[in-house]
Amino acid sequence: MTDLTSFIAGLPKAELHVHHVGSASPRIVAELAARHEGRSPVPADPAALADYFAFSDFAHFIEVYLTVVDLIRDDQDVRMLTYEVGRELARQQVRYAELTITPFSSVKRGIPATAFCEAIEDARRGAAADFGIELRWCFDIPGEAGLPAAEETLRIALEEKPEGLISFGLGGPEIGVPRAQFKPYFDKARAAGLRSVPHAGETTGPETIWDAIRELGAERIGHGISAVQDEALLDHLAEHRIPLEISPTSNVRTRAVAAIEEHPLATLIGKGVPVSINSDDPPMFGTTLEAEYAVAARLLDLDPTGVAGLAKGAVEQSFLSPAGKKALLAEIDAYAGQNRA
Ligand SMILES: O=c1[nH]cnc2c1ncn2[C@@H]1O[C@H](CO)[C@@H](O)[C@H]1O
Repeated sequence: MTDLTSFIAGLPKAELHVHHVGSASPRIVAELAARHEGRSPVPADPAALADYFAFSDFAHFIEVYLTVVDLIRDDQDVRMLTYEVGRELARQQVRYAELTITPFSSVKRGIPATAFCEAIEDARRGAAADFGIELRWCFDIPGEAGLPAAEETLRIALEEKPEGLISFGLGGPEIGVPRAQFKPYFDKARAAGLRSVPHAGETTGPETIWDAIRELGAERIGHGISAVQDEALLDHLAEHRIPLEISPTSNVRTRAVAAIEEHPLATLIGKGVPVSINSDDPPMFGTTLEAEYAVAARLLDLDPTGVAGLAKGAVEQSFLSPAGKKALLAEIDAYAGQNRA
C-alpha cells in the first residue's frame, strides 16, 4: 500500500481556488517586507509571520490580507510573486491552476494596469516554460471596495485582456456586501466570455449562494459551505452540477467553521454536490494543496482511488479545454494505476 501522503505528493492535480497574494510564501513576504524597512506591520521573520497569520475572525483575516497587498509596490514584485506561486504549485504536481488575482487592489496602490497585466503574463509564460504548469487568471472584485472596484476590475479585464484571463470573481467580506449589486458587471464580463465564479456562502447563509447563482450567473461557487443549511439549494447544486470550490483549512482558520471535524465537506459530497479541494491562501493558513488533500482524505475516509477521484473532479470542474481535461484525466488515471494500493 503506497503511503497516502506520498501518493498525494505525486498525484497530478488541478487547483481552482487559490489567491495570488494569499499564496505569497513566508520567504517572499519576508523579502517584500524587508524592502519596506519596518514601515509595514508585516513581520519579516517567518516565526513572527506565523503568529501574524492567526486570525480572530474573517474581518481580521481580510485586514491582515490587505497589509500583505500593501507590500506589493511595483510590477517587478508582481512578476516575482506570480512566478514563485507557479513554482510552488508545480512542486506539488499541480499541472493547471486558476489563480484568483485582484488587479484593483494593486492598481489602487500605484501599479499601472498595463504593467500589472504584463507582469502576470510574463510570469505565466515563465512558469509554463520552467515548471510545466499552466496558470490561468480569475480577476476578482474585492467586495469591501464596492462598485468602484467592480467598475475598475471590469475595465481592466476588458481593456487589458491578458491572455490567461478566463474568469471573473468576487472576493472579500460577504457580510454587508450583497451579491446582487454586482450583476451589471458580471453580465458584461460573461458577455465578453469570462466565466462567473464568485465567492458566496463562506461567512453568510445560503441566500448569498442563491444570489450568486441567480444574479451573477455563477458557474462555480467559491466556498459555498453554508449550502448545507438549505436542502433545496443542495438539490439545485447537485442537479445543475454547480461545483463548490472547497478549502477546508481556510474555513477553520478564518473561523467560518469552528473545527475541521465540523466541516460540511462529507455532507456536501453525500448530497451529490460536485466539489473540488483547494488551499485558498496556503501560507496564511499554514497549509498547502497537498495538505488539503490529506485533510479531505481523512474527513472522507478515502483510499488512494478516492483521492484520485477528488483530483479528477477538480479537472472536470475546471475551465480547461476538453483536450486539456482529457490529457490531465489520463495522466491521473495512469498515475493512480501505477500506484495502486
Ligand atoms: O477566503 C477568502 N474569501 C474572500 N476573499 C478572499 C479570501 N482569500 C483571499 N481573499 C481576497 O481578499 C481580498 C479582499 O480585498 C480580495 O483580493 C480577495 O481575493
